[in-house]
Amino acid sequence: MVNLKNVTKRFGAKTVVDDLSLTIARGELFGLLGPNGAGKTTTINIIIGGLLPDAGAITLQGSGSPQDPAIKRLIGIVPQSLAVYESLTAYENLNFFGRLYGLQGSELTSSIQRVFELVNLTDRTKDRVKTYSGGMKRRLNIAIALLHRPSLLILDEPTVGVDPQSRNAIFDTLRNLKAEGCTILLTSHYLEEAQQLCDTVAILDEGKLVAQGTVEALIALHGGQSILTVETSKGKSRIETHEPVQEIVRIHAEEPIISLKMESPSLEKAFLNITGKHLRD
Ligand SMILES: Nc1ncnc2c1ncn2[C@@H]1O[C@H](COP(=O)(O)OP(=O)(O)OP(=O)(O)O)[C@@H](O)[C@H]1O
Repeated sequence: MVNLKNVTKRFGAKTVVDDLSLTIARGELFGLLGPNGAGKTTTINIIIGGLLPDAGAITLQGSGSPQDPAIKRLIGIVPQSLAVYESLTAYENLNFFGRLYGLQGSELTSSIQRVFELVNLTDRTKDRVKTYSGGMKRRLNIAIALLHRPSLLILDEPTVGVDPQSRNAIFDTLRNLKAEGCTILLTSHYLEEAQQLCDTVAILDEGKLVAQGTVEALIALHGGQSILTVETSKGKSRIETHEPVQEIVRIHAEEPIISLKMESPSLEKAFLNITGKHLRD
């Protein structure tokens, strides 16, 4: 669906995307991950044709160019900053943006109904957007991007500043869209969220691709061992193991366990092991 080959982008003397190659398969939920300033938004802007790379090539849908209007129509974009009219109701917002997409009549009405259901806002359609929480505004922004039924949805940091309830609603929306066959690309610096949601991830650091693969494979390769903190009558001990269940059974057979904490291998640990850095807000 999306193919980047040796893409480089510089701003002045600074190389912001550095020889980046990646492939996003049709129907995949793909996470482009990395700390602030890693080059995620710049990469998205290149994919949607808003920026031209200094080197390399991007193709969409086989051999399509991001500059081609027919290709652009396949893409829905949810930018990092909200683009909704606060003084209008949610319905009026969708009605306005739907017309911009060229929808009208029953097609527009059914699209509006469909996207309200997808983002789970059907009970608040008549409320002015200024009465919405930040998370609800973000969901409305997603609804707008879905009006024209894109086959590729791109979301830039969709859960930043979002309350947990809206975050879960956004996750449900993305899972439902994926089940319908939509390809989804999202950026995030929340590795825990990406671990829950994504099939495949690419990790960027200072514009360079430092790892790419399925979440399971990256965790298995780089996520480290499980860490057990076990308390028995003999005291507390910290154990690193690839076989936590067997280890717990073994300890318990020797000495009853009073308390137990287990830290599983994670994408966060994989990032730390690959880059030597913690990824924090
Ligand atoms: N138009 C521009 N001109 C100059 N520098 C830019 C421009 N756009 C981005 N940058 C710089 O490029 C680097 C990468 O920015 P980018 O927004 O792509 O990163 P990001 O990974 O999306 O970060 P964030 O999570 O903060 O949005 C940053 O150092 C940023 O300051």
